[in-house]
Amino acid sequence: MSQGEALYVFDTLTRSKREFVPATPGHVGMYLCGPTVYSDAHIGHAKNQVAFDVVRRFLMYKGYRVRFVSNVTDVGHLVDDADEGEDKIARRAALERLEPMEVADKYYWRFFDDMGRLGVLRPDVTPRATGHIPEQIALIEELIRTGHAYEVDGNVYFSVRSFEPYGKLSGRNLDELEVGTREDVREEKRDPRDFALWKRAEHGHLMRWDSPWGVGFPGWHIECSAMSLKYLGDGFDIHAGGLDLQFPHHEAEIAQAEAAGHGFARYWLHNNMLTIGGEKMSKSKGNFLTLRDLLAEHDPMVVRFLLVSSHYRSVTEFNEEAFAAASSGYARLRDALRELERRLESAPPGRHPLLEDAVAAQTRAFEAAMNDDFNTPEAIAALFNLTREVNTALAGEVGRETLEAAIGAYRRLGGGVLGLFNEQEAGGVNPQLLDTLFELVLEARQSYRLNKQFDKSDALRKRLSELGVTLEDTPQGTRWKLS
Ligand SMILES: Nc1ncnc2c1ncn2[C@@H]1O[C@H](COP(=O)(O)OP(=O)(O)OP(=O)(O)O)[C@@H](O)[C@H]1O
Ligand SMILES: [Zn+2]
Repeated sequence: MSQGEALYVFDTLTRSKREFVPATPGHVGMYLCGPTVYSDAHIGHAKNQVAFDVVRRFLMYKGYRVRFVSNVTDVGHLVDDADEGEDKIARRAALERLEPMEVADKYYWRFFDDMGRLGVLRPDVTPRATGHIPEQIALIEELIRTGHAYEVDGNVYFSVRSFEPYGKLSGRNLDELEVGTREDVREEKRDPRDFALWKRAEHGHLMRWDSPWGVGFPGWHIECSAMSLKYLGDGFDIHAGGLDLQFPHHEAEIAQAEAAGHGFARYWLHNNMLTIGGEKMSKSKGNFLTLRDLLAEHDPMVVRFLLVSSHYRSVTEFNEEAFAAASSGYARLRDALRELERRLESAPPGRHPLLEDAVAAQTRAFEAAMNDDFNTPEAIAALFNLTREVNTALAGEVGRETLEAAIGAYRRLGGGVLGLFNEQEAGGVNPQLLDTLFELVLEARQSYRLNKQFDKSDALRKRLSELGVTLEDTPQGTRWKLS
């Protein structure tokens, strides 16, 4: 099957837009660094998840068979992101008086539930670090055997000096790299820039496994090299993650895999950050809003629309205005789609050439935007252009075939690719059910009016208006609208 027009992606490794050509025609292997599951996801995590969900969905739209692997870190991610400090999960376990694995499981499910409400597809494989200790040990052994790692007193370090390309992803030169580790560790490492592959478990450390170097636990970076290679094979196509992970995490992933003789990712995709007041939203900084809290009050599809309205490589500033703009922008598209679907119920057969031309032209514009490094703002602009044409056409009569073509475009592009219009999966109410329920309400109002019970019909209208629903009497009958 052909994948249509060429797709260009911005590859961080070469700092250029490159034509995307998968290693195996028709198939794509993609790995995304997933969450460390020690607390609820915030909207920054959602930007990351939605960005690569859209990438995955567009690849599927183009006809690729995609294997999407995204890990869950449940051990080894230490508080200061380097080789020091407590394990994030263990610290939380002590705080919540839970077993570390209870913490991991709790936030694991909550993470995927939250993302599911945003319409993010589940990974095909979700490997957990604690479930892949033997694979990580095997990779560390390969690195020791090939002279790229060394053990000191139960700790194993990667020797960055032994891997000449170290720094190629982040464009850092080894000599410029900051040397800022604690005294005792510095003495143990041959080079202060070396990073831990395996750490000795000190007394009281809850998460511990036997290894050739004694009882300990893996460093944070090694899981992603071991698990991506296991499920996607050497030289897999796409590695994705947040820009904040480029260094040291992704640099380390490349070093661990390539130094052991494995081909690693062929394209590197990084999303930029979601900010609040100009600063990266982050658990560590405490300036975050959990997705759970946000979704308790807002339509998940509006949140998703807000996230896809900016390019994945752009910063997304989260504030009231952005939210209000997303809310009205999304409503414009959704209302047009609803109206098309409503009209389809009673439309006569027939075509509307002008609208069909617009559907074709805006589909091409949408695809061209997405083929240019997943330019979602441009793709959404194409949907707005389509919506303008739809609204103009709907002022007159539009035949069934054309309505179906237009609905198909919204569903395939906005729905299938951008993941919008998915009220049901997103945890909202099925719009068809809502329509039927409203028919019942409107029938009740109609019968009040026929029986001259105007106080009751007025009270009903008032109650609806308090719920944000306005009624409109049109020549086709009474319609409802969410304000
Ligand atoms: N503000 C943000 N905007 C976009 N992506 C983000 C943001 N914060 C985290 N991410 C991405 O989410 C993914 C999972 O992050 P991870 O669980 O490692 O975060 P964390 O270190 O626990 O939290 P934080 O960075 O908030 O302190 C990573 O790919 C990361 O780049
Ligand atoms: Zn990773």
